[in-house]
Amino acid sequence: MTSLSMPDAHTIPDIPVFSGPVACLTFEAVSFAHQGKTLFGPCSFTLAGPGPTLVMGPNGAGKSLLLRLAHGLLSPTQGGVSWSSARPRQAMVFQQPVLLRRSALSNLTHALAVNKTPRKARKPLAEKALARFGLAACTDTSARVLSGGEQQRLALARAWVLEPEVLFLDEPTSALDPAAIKAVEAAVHAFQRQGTRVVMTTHDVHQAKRLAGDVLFLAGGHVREHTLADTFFTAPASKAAQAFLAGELIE
Ligand SMILES: Nc1ncnc2c1ncn2[C@@H]1O[C@H](COP(=O)(O)OP(=O)(O)OP(=O)(O)O)[C@@H](O)[C@H]1O
Repeated sequence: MTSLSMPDAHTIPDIPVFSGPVACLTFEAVSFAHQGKTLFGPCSFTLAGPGPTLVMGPNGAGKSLLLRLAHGLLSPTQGGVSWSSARPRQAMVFQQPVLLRRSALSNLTHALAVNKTPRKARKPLAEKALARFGLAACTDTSARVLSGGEQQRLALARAWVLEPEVLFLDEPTSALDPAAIKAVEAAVHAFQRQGTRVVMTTHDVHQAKRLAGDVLFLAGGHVREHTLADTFFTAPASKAAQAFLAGELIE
């Protein structure tokens, strides 16, 4: 499958810069335990800035748990997750995209049908999203035979048509080559630009530097610091983050 290029979000003229409020997320003393063992928290923080928020930390730090708790896939054992407005529209994209055994177009029209979008509007919206994500040539191709990078773009296009107010991305680029990573990062910028709150995990410090507005740094199931990206990368406050950024092996 040929690799298709995606227009850089910064050069797409029809995405207006969003200036309204972005959905604000609060964790209030949230903890999550499984079989009597606390795996996450207790943690309290608020995501109120423009983001994107990059969630970083070593393996097993609790990054995916944080995303799943925020998205409502897991319920806190204690504490509460709340939003500034009534529960906002949310989407989540995983490291391995979960796609239907259908054409690329049908993956999007199905999502729109579930979303109760009027039937007539579904195909035009889906085609527009496929074009935006550089997948127009794959419209009728089965999602299962697309390359890894194309599948990830399809997952992002599916999120895009649902116009989420919040988008969670769990290591969306860890299995992709540089061109595909660039396309995903352009998509992150595009979501950000249209006012979506983006919360994303990554192991890639360089990627976090390219994307982050703020950083949530986790270690051992706890949020060790939450700071603006510039501060985090130049003067991390916690010893754990200092060691992590220095490339030391921490748990
Ligand atoms: N459903 C579960 N049942 C039991 N333990 C779990 C479950 N989900 C996560 N864990 C444990 O919780 C801890 C945090 O997991 P999590 O997947 O959030 O880490 P992570 O920071 O995303 O790690 P990685 O960078 O390796 O993806 C790990 O020790 C993991 O084994």
